[in-house]
Amino acid sequence: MTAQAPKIFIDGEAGTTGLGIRKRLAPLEQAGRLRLLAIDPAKRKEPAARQALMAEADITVLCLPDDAAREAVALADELEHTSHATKVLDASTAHRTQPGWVYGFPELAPGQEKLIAQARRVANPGCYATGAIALLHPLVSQGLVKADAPLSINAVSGYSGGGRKMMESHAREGGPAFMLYALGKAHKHLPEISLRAGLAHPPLFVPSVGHFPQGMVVSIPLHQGVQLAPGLGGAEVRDALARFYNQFTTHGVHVLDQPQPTMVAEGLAGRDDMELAVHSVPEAKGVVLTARLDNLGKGASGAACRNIMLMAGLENSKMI
Ligand SMILES: NC(=O)C1=CN([C@@H]2O[C@H](COP(=O)(O)OP(=O)(O)OC[C@H]3O[C@@H](n4cnc5c(N)ncnc54)[C@H](OP(=O)(O)O)[C@@H]3O)[C@@H](O)[C@H]2O)C=CC1
Ligand SMILES: CC(=O)N[C@@H](CCC(=O)OP(=O)(O)O)C(=O)O
Repeated sequence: MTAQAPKIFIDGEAGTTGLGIRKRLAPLEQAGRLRLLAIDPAKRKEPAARQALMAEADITVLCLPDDAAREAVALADELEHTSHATKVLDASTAHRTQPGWVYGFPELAPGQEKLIAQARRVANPGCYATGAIALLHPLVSQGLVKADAPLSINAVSGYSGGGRKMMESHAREGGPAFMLYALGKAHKHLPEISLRAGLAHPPLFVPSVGHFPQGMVVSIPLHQGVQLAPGLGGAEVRDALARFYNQFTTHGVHVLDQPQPTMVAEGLAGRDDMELAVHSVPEAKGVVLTARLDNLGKGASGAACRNIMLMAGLENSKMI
């Protein structure tokens, strides 16, 4: 890393996630704390032009579809061990379970921030995975949920989750009010959720998209004696989550004391933090866990900016 303001190149800067990162970093650029390198729009898909900017950058941020992200990493890898080497933060799904990559979820464990700060290759978490892992990982690692328990995860996302194309189609044609998708398919988030939450088997995952731009709720039902040990109720589960996240001094995960029985999916739109809640259902001898976030905030660009700050060695500047 150079002594001057770190230089950041966002490959895919014109897309939904790239624009969100640029917007968040703009005040820091104005303050002279970092420099954003921009590509000639006419060359934004040309490998040579992209690699030339990577060679100038301290950190390259990939906001691309998976295949383009793999191609970009190959371009960055060619620069490794030269004076033009660049750190890489990838917002796509391509490297989230890949050995050699650090998982860019600072609240995964004490020490994760340091790993992110020191890494040359960091994978930014997926939006649904962020909610699911934030709920499950602390409970599995503390033994409240068994790693081999059968799990179902329901989730709804705003349509910006589908990137520029889905946003344009909702803006143009209206789009459905609510739609389940990827039914009967192995969704791309499953390997990431299983690995990072410490699950022995992939969960059943039921994603959906609603006719609202930004926001997300991930919900997971747990039954006593099935996923939860017999006798464990909402209070114990909530305390276990709170205990886990209290380990972190600066973090973007809040465990609610008294959650409301209703939850609007867009409630945290525009924010870069996440709310976790545990809803007791004694009549059914179970609990429902919920994670609420902005799919473009803590689920993408907000999380990416936190990782950029760590990777650039800049102090966390109230982005989360
Ligand atoms: N939207 C979300 O909620 C989240 C997205 N992500 C991830 O972030 C990544 C980007 O997603 P998102 O921003 O939503 O997608 P968008 O479709 O909005 O943006 C992708 C951008 O990449 C550009 N692009 C495509 N191929 C290339 C290439 N070969 N070289 C350079 N640029 C290219 C696209 O240009 P063009 O449109 O002209 O093809 C577009 O500007 C994805 O991998 C996604 O999984 C992560 C978390 C949440
Ligand atoms: C509504 C919608 O289509 N959502 C996308 C997920 C958003 C995304 O790009 O996935 P990551 O968060 O893993 O990057 C999907 O299910 O494929």
